Amino acid sequence: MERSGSGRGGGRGRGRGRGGGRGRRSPSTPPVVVGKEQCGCVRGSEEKNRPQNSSPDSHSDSDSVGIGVAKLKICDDVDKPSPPPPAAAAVGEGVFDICPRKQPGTVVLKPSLLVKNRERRRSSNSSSLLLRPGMVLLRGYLSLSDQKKIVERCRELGVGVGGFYQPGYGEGVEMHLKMMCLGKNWDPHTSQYGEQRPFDGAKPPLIPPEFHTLVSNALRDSNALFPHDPLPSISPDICIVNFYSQTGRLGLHQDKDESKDSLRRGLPVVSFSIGYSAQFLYGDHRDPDKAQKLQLESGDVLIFGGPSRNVFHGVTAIDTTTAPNLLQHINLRPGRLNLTFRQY
Ligand SMILES: O=C(O)CCC(=O)C(=O)O
Ligand SMILES: [Fe+2]
Repeated sequence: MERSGSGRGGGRGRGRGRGGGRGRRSPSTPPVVVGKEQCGCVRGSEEKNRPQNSSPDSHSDSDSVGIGVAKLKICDDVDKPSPPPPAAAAVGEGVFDICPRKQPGTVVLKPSLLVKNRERRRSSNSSSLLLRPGMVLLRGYLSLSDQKKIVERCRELGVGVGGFYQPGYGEGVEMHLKMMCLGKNWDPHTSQYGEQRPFDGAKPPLIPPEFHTLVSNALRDSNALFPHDPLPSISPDICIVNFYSQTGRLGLHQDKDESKDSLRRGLPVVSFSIGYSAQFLYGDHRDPDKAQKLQLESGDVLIFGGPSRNVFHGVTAIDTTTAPNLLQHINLRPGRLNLTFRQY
């Protein structure tokens, strides 16, 4: 059990793991850039988008649907009607729909030229960076169509058995995000993996085959870009899907609840970002003041393995000014979807 340690469990919810400080870029470890944008990954040290008045542990997300608080939302997909989510409701849990029904009379504004250009830039796979040995950012790697498919799949799985719920560490301390596990279940109370969720006995859905393909392609392409720092490939049996609302965040932590063998071999974690951008911190210490800062945007794939497998990382804030146009088409609620793939 790692609740007071530096693993995912200990760092994610408790005050001392909170990633809220100022990120600093160490001048001695400049990232290697491949592509057009030479300095696109680190956005300076100011934290203009972090809600300054937010107290880390004082509230949970306003649109939370707590366990046992059944609040049914049915997705209204733009192209085709989605089936209602009866399965999770049937076992008496709350349902968190990442694509809730649009309110009648909702006007969808046409994206401005600025937004269109930003998305075109992102989807043109413009730059990739070796942030540090073993840590690669594939900027804009996921196409808009892939992002849309991922959201739709997560929506579908998220409203069913084993879908999204409000995780907590016990004693009323909630994480500032909604979570769903695919493959194995990660239990924030014990920081351990298992086959079922202890609180409702649900078995997590399987990782969809198309997600496996995206992960192996990303690792292959990353190794092709940075052949001097190759990372081992993985057969992911865990995918933790987080949904951050606009006030969501995640304290600095290490992902170290996977098997000793997986950690020893430095098997990489592969992370997909979709939706609003996130202020992401990473570094060798749990201290946010010593961490480096990165803006993770919709379509980005971040990989950390090998010598960076134990890197501390976390999300200090969601940048609410960065809603991609994509969200309007698939009706993703305001916020950010993150998927991290691991091999136990
Ligand atoms: O949201 C992110 O980018 C990071 C998520 C993460 O670190 C985790 O789920 O362990
Ligand atoms: Fe993590």
